[in-house]
Amino acid sequence: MIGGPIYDRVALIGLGHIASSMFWAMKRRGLVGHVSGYARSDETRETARRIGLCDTVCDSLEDAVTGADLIVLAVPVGAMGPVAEAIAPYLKSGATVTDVGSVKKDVIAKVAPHIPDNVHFIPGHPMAGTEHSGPESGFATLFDNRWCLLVPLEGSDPEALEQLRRFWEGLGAHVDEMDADHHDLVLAVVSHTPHLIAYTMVGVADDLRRVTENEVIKYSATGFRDFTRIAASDPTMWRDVFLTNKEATLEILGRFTEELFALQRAIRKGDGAHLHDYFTRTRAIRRGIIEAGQDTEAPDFGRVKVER
Ligand SMILES: NC(=O)c1ccc[n+]([C@@H]2O[C@H](COP(=O)([O-])OP(=O)(O)OC[C@H]3O[C@@H](n4cnc5c(N)ncnc54)[C@H](O)[C@@H]3O)[C@@H](O)[C@H]2O)c1
Ligand SMILES: O=C(O)C(=O)C[C@]1(C(=O)O)C=C[C@@H](O)C=C1
Repeated sequence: MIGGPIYDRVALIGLGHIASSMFWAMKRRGLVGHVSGYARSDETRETARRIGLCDTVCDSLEDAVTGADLIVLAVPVGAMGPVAEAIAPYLKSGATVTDVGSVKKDVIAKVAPHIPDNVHFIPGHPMAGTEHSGPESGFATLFDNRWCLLVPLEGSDPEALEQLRRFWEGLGAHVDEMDADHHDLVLAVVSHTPHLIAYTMVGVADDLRRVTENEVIKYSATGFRDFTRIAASDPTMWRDVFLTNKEATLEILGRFTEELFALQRAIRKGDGAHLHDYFTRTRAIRRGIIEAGQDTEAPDFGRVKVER
């Protein structure tokens, strides 16, 4: 790494999908010096040692965070507060604590009170992941060309913020800043409510399995397959997301239900114009995303422009 590592010592707390992806991405670019890791269960720590995840796998939070310049909380949102409380006595003066939680307001409320005055706390959220979880599910390219949102608090140290920004850019991400309220509302629209809808749709299909026999499995290599992928996501992570981003998710779910009822009424009344107008509007949104170059993985990427 030209100019030396961005942080000398990094501690990863929780060795699951995001932490393991961060580790491999850090190592790919020689971004940091030493990486220590802590996981709650013996099984996860054993797996981490077996696959070479982290330079040192520690059996205690104290060992993992002592001397670390950057501490990354990569546990489910509901566990962030207790973990912050447990590591607080061992944090080095001048260190930065960050997190990768999918919800920001609740994490800030639960973590910030435990962070000593001589330690920086800069919340974050990489907008990348898959339906997989655990230490063996991570991969180095997860953050490439994806967004990472940083949520600095009032009075956050500009140098610590800049260092964290360079770290995420080194992991392959584009970095934006946002305040916590806005973050949680945006995420309720683009991630949390869609997950709930996918969980519901797969649940409905499962309830009807006696009617459909095994056709759900047999014919799901279509749009429904994407719902089943999302609905396979980690139950603990998503339980915590909905319990902690309650307000924004309920707001978006309310709007979603109103739209759904309007479409339901249009179907019942045979109002084809309503359906056609609605679907035309949503198709334009999808095309806008592709034209703006925001979804380079889309199978039809680049084709929309040619068609016109
Ligand atoms: N998976 C995604 O798509 C994704 C994307 C962006 C952000 N996130 C966020 O990242 C965080 C981690 O998610 P993940 O996908 O890596 O989950 P994961 O299930 O793969 O890993 C979480 C790890 O935290 C550990 N853990 C759970 N409770 C703990 C506790 N009380 N103390 C210590 N360790 C504990 C688990 O054992 C596991 O090793 C979550 O806050 C999630 O909201 C996830
Ligand atoms: O692609 C997926 O499987 C994801 O669910 C990733 C996803 C998302 O909704 O986009 C999930 C939760 C996060 O906090 C960020 C990213």
